Amino acid sequence: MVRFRLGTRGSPLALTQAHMVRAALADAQGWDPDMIEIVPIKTTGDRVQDRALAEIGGKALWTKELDRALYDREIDASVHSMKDVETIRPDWLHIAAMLPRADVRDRLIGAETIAELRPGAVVGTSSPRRRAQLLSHRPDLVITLLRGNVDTRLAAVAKGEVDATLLAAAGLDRLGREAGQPVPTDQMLPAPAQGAVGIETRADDAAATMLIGSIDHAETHACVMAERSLLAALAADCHSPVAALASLSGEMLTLRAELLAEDGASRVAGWVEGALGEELGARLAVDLLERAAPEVRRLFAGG
Ligand SMILES: NCc1[nH]cc(CCC(=O)O)c1CC(=O)O
Repeated sequence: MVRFRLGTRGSPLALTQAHMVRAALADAQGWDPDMIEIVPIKTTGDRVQDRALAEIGGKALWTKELDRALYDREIDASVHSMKDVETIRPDWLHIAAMLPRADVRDRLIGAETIAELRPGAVVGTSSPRRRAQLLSHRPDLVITLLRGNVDTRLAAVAKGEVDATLLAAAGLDRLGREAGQPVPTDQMLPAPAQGAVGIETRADDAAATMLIGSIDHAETHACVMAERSLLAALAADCHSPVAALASLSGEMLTLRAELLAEDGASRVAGWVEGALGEELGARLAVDLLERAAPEVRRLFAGG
């Protein structure tokens, strides 16, 4: 008998993450995993592969169809890569839990290090953050659009369509792909929420919210919410070259972030520290925007 329906995108990574949520929930509740049904739902983001996400409508393309299914009670919760979830979510939705975070770093496929890429190497990515960070280290690199799921992008390097690409270690690890070399976070600070899987419920569904709450990893949740609060304060969207990473030590949160110009020529970085529950994102946003060059500032806060 099905007791709970988990909605997910249908990509291999999304399905793997949904299975992780199912296993965690079954374990926490002492249920047979068969009591939890995984419901794959195709999103616009999965259908459109030939254009940059930023160009066709942004992160909502990953969630719109799942949100509708949740609203219409076809599913009881939806599983997301938190990195792909818009900063401003409708009030009727609630982020009920996050799984323990995976490796937050990006991995470079096609060379050992960024410094070792050949002069003028072609790097495929559709992420404005990765593009700007790569160009800030190596202005000679040629960045081309590369979308598609993890295996499509690995294949593009293997076939020589591009010299290199960057992929989140989290996705590679969850899919069991050992490709690539991790790039240290002091060289490439990850995207806000990278490596975190979140589960949303309807805010008015107390039963589902409590069930899902039983698998929440509080440290991941606090760090990702701090990173998302920075995005909110910056009014950043998926066009914005922004990186952020929070860490928790006892009750103290540290939030690091960097903003870049689209061509990576200008960059501003900073960090703040404070107690859990403090408005760290807002504080760091003010500091970064104050120090940012005009070409960076105009990309944020409606600038
Ligand atoms: N934007 C696509 C996306 N969304 C989440 C992940 C990987 C898993 C994660 O970061 O949680 C990826 C692929 C990538 O960036 O390599």
